[in-house]
Formats: sequence, structure tokens, C-alpha cells
Amino acid sequence: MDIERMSTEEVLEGFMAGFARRNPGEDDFYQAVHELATDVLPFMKANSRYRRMDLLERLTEPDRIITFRVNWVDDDHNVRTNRGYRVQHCNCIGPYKGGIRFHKDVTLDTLKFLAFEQTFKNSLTGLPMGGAKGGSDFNPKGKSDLEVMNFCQAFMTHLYRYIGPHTDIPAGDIGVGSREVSYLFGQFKRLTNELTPVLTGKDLAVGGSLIRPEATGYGAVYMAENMLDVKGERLDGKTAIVSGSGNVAIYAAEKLLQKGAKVLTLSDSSGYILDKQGITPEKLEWIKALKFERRGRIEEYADEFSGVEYHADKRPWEVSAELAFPCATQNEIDESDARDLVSNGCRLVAEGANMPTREAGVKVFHEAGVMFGPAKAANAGGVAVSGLEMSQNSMRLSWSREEVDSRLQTIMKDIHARMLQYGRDGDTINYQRGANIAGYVKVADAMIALGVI
Ligand SMILES: NC(=O)C1=CN([C@@H]2O[C@H](COP(=O)(O)OP(=O)(O)OC[C@H]3O[C@@H](n4cnc5c(N)ncnc54)[C@H](O)[C@@H]3O)[C@@H](O)[C@H]2O)C=CC1
Ligand SMILES: O=C(O)CCC(=O)C(=O)O
Repeated sequence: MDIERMSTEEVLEGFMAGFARRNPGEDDFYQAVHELATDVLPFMKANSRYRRMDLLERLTEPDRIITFRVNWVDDDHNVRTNRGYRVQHCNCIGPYKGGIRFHKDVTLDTLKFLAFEQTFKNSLTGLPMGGAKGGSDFNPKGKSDLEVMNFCQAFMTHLYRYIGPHTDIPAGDIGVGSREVSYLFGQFKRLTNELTPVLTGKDLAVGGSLIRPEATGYGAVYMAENMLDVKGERLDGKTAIVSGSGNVAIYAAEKLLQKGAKVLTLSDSSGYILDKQGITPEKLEWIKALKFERRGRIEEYADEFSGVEYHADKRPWEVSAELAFPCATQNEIDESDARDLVSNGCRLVAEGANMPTREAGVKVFHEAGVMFGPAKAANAGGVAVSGLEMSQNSMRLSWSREEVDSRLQTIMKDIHARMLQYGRDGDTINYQRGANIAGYVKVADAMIALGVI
């Protein structure tokens, strides 16, 4: 890649063509790499230090990919077969770290994009964590507690060989909360005879951290607060739409309510609810029981509370609001959703999910002057508190809620400052460029220091 002599567009095109040849059909991984390379290549062109040692090529090739067959027995005594994965992307700034996703649509493409994103997100936190992601096409929907436990035990029976407190520390993601993390942890203990803190997001009873369940959602709201602060604005009194109704969405909604914003929507893969009066803290407690205990559908909220609309097979982006928090899954905002949001008065988007906005949608936000907080920064609060859980486990101490929350707020503020360092251009701020370059620089510096390995 003759980056000095060629135009940035030519370099990007050539680089992505080579990438596509090596990773055929991996559209999500392509999207994540294209988004980062678009911002990082001009920076590399201007800074000779970061043009060396094939850095970008190396960073788009995971260190290691582990795949394995997972067999388990369901409640009707049928033997079931799933595929398990761990993508260990980069451990230059710390041991591999990143969640595990159980969802029927999980493929290697999904996990390669997530592991790639995780490396730069973890770099942004300022904590010593490399990037990884794992998971399975196991569908937890409708499974009994015993089936989930059987599956987690079978999955860990393969994975335990490749992880360790100084090697790779998995956590939760879609379909994997503290119940699943704790079952995985239990099986690790059984296999190794060690209560080594090899996972984060554990149940409090077995070494989890206070605020870890809340951290991703709370962190996204803290990031939005930092972004609004630059404009002299506050969350108080603003209207917000939130997608998803899992761990991230529920705690984003909770923090928004605590900050005086009005939350109008939540969703799941079947549709969204619109509560024009606003979701109250009491209603949110009902949703927590629905989602975390009864594991029901968000549609039931419209049956339970009066004046609520349920829109089947739709996403909430058609609703008018000043703030949007996509907290469900990748590519849930396309170009036309972004246009709807802009024309309905949305002024800030903070991504709680990983890569929820397609590149064309991000372009719409930037052109319309919408403050856009990209996932690798806005949702970094979760992994940051995972890092704090690791610190507490190592010290054999447990910090109070206040202590962990205050460290989380400081980390989100620092990430915001890192984005400004590389993303400010006069009066305009491109947070995505800021996050991509700041995340890249720290990893690239470590790679240069470590030599060609
Ligand atoms: N749990 C964590 O700490 C972190 C999670 N994330 C990301 O946040 C997002 C949500 O994760 P969690 O809340 O942890 O998972 P979860 O399993 O608790 O909730 C996922 C939510 O997304 C919805 N969903 C899943 N697939 C969907 C689809 N195809 N269309 C519409 N909705 C869909 C589900 O119905 C559910 O409401 C994911 O993108 C995840 O990678 C990012 C950082 C950390
Ligand atoms: O807490 C962690 O280690 C990982 C969280 C995660 O999977 C993510 O940030 O996407």
C-alpha cells in the first residue's frame, strides 16, 4: 500500500478490495473495518509513524479463531448440536477481553466484527484490555433454566482450554447475562478446580461487581451527557427513544429517568412499545421482572399499562424525540431510519448496541449536524466496569456502588476527551473519527513497541 503517493480514496479502495478477497461474504466485518479505515487512513497518511509495520493489515486479521462443536441434551432428552466460537483479536495492550453472545443468527462474521470493534473500544477505556468476542448460534429463547445450564456447561467444556485470568477473560453480551456467565464460571471451576476470576459480569455471590449490569446503559447516558455539555445543554426535560429491552436498553432507560429525561419507547425483535406519557421508574421495575425473570416479550407492556401503543414488526425510529439510544443489535438504523430520526427532530444519537447504525445512516447524522456518539465509545462503560471487576477480583476487594459508579463516570468523561482530541475540527466535532483514531493510536503504539510478533 503506497499510502504516501496514492490518494486516500485509492488506498482505501485497494485495501478494502484485498480485505474482501480474504473475508468473502463477511459483510458485518467488512462494514466495521471500512468505517475504521475511512478515518484512520488519512491519519496514517499524515503521520509517518503509523504507516509502518503493516499495522492496519495486521489489525484486520484476528490473532486466533477457535471454533468447536457443542453437544448438549435438552429437556426431552434429545441430543442437540451447536457451534461455538472464540475470536481472539488482539492482545497488545492487555489480555483478550470481550463478551459471549448466544443468538440464533451468530456466525463467524458477527464475532469477527465484534472482536475487531472490541479491540478499539477497550483501548479507548484507558484500561489494559485487548479485544475478543465469542459465542454460539444457540438460541436461548424459550429454553428452560436447566437447558441453559446444560448448554453453558457444554460450551465451557471446550472453551476453558483457551481462556485464563491473564490470557482471555470473557463476559456477557446478547443472550448472556449474569445467569449464563455464572453457569460458565461454575463449569470452569469444576474443570480446573480453581475459583479463578476468568469471567466478568458474574453474579455478585461469586465475585461479580456492583454496577456491572447497569454499566453499559448508564455509560451510554453519561456519554450523551458529556456530549450535550459541550453545547451547554442537559438531559433534563428532553425526550428519548430507546430500542431493545435487554440489559443495555433497560439501564439506559433507568439512567435517563434519573437524569430527568422522558423515555417513550423500548423494543424487541418483534416490535416496539410507545408510551406517550413516558415510562416511569415503577413501570421500568415491571419491565425488569418481565425481561430478567419471566423472560417475556415487550408487547406485554402494552397489555399491562393503559394508553400504550404496540407497533408489531417495526422499529422505534419513526417516533419524534430529541435523543435516540439504539440498544438492541447491529444495523438496526439504516439510511432511511436515520432520515426519519433527523426529520423528527432527533439531535443526539448515543449507540448502546454494537454498530447499530449502517454507514449510510451515520453519514445522514453527520450531514444534519446530529451529535453522534459511536458504539465503541458510547457503550464502552460495560467493558470498563468489567475491567474494574477484574481489578477488584485481583485485590480480593469489593467496591461500593458509589465507588464503581464514580470510576465509570470518570472513564466515560476521559473517553469523551480522547474523542475530542482527534475528532474536533473547528466548531464541528466528528466523534466517530475521534473514537477511531484515538482507539487506533494506543493499539498501534503498543504494536510498534512490541515489534513484529
Ligand atoms: N451487555 C453488555 O454489557 C454490552 C452489550 N453491548 C451491546 O448492546 C446490545 C444489546 O446487548 P444486551 O442488552 O446485553 O443483550 P440482551 O440479550 O440483554 O438484549 C438484547 C435486546 O436486543 C433485542 N434484539 C436482539 N436481536 C434483535 C433484532 N434482530 N432486532 C431487534 N431487536 C433485537 C432483544 O429482543 C433484546 O431486547 C448488543 O449490540 C450488544 O453487543 C455493548 C456493550 C456491552
Ligand atoms: O464486559 C466485557 O468484557 C465485554 C462487553 C462487551 O461484550 C462489549 O463491550 O461489547
